[in-house]
Amino acid sequence: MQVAVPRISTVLSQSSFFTMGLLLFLLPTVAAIFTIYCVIARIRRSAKAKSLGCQPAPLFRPWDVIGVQNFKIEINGLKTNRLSYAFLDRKKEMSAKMGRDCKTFRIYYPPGETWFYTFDPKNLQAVLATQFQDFQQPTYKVGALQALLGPGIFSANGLKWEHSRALLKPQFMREQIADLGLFETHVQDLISALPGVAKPGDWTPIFDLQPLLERFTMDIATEFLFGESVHSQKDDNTDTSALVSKNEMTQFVQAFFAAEKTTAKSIFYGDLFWLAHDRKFKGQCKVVHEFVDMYVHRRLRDDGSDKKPGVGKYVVLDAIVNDMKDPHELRSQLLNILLAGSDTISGTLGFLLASLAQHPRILKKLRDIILHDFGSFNQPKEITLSGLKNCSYLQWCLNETLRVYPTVPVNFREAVRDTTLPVGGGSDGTSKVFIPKGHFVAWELWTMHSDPELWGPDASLFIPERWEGRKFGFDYLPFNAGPRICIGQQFALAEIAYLTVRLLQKFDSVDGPDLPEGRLLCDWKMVDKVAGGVNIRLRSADSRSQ
Ligand code: HEM
Repeated sequence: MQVAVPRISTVLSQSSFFTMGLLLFLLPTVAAIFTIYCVIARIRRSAKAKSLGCQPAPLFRPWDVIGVQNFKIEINGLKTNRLSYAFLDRKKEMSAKMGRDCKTFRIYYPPGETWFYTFDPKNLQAVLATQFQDFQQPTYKVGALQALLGPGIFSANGLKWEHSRALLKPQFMREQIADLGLFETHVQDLISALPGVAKPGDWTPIFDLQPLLERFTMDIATEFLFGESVHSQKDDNTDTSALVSKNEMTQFVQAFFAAEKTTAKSIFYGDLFWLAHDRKFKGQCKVVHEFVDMYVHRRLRDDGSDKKPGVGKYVVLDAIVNDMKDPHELRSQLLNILLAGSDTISGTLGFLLASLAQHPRILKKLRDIILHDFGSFNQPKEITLSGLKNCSYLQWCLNETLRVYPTVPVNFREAVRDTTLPVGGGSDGTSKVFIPKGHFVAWELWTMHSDPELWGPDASLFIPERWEGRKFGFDYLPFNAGPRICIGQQFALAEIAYLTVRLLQKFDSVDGPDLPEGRLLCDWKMVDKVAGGVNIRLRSADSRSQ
């Protein structure tokens, strides 16, 4: 008996026909359902916005419907180190279009998202402080950060963040950061690492100070966090009691800097952040994790024996080990702080020294005050935390650096529920703006800190004297504000002020013939740095004033 077996090609062609038919039916159906869903969501949002008394914020280039051009502007800005100018130009374009100073507007981004940009202190006060519960760190940013850092204060929301914050905030109180002795060894290492440190009256060659500043801040941060510095400023490590070899330290520093760069890039990819986390990156994270784990495991092993918090120098790991024993959690907390607290300081120091090189009058005034308050390099008066804080002109120079060159220039938050911003809606910009759940509110400080309405007609110039009698408000946010304000602010300002004092005691002139005139361009990574490097030379003070 013969059984009729259909030929395989016939079966396949019948099934492809069926699949094709199914697709032809499903695709338009899904598209239609999605469109109906969007329309209903839009109607609901409009109704809710109206009931809350909101008006739409103006829209930047409405014709760029899926935001491709907007995205291109930013990529181009990144490539040319003019991203901050791109934000400033957008605000100018919107102000010209609206016929008023337009501090809040919407922008489309691919694949069709709407973001809200605001440069208005009233809105930032709401996002960061008064309506803090309505906003969180964007989920994808948290995901992008966690590969390197693990969940910790910087890279978490909700209870995890609250727990980390409660644990870490006490580590940055006045008593913990008052020991400026931590900085001095590393200042000496920095001065030794300068090229051709000259005799009194001689100049160093022109060199890029930025990489040296990065190693300086890394050495301090690791000592403060782990109890042992990686001494990245030195070619060899003379400390024979160190837990790890010089080679391991160097590998760690290189892996950390490289992984930090990839992490910054991955944040730019948005929800697709994981695409940037390639094999090389994972290898770097492994090196970093294993390195920190050595300190954590040693501390857990030695718990209760030789070292106690508060005895000898202050070490964050020693202090937090009392409240947590999980090695992964300890590692995450330490890495979160290391990331938040090393490059931010080196970037700011770079902008400060480059600005002093551009402004000899300010440099001379600052140096005279430093010599008066703190003595000379070889015969210094005691440098204390309160001495640094009370040196007004020094503080004004730091404030002005962070105003003109905020090292964390862009920030954003995701709305966790439907909410509003207090101003920016309607043609005159005075109405509330509706922010639907899941949407992003972003701000860029370079632009807000240059606003003539907030800072006067000379807002783009570096003038420390403008700080005389001026108080901090929501128009100045280099450290953010509200419950998630930077916990390392005082530590950072102390470290920057200390190094500035010691360098200006040692050198009486800072010259940057290769630096551009006017406002410096910024190289955007995780934090801003001077584009092209801090190319300066220093003149060693004569022996009487050293
Ligand atoms: C000039 C130096 C610094 C600047 C400009 C700076 C700026 C900032 C900014 C803008 C934020 C908010 C980030 C956000 O909300 O997304 C932040 C958060 C943070 N900073 Fe800093 N920072 C500096 C130095 C430091 C230092 C030295 C440390 C610690 C050693 C540190 C630790 C932190 C931590 C842990 C957070 C997260 C706080 C939280 O989310 O609760 N920062 N910093």
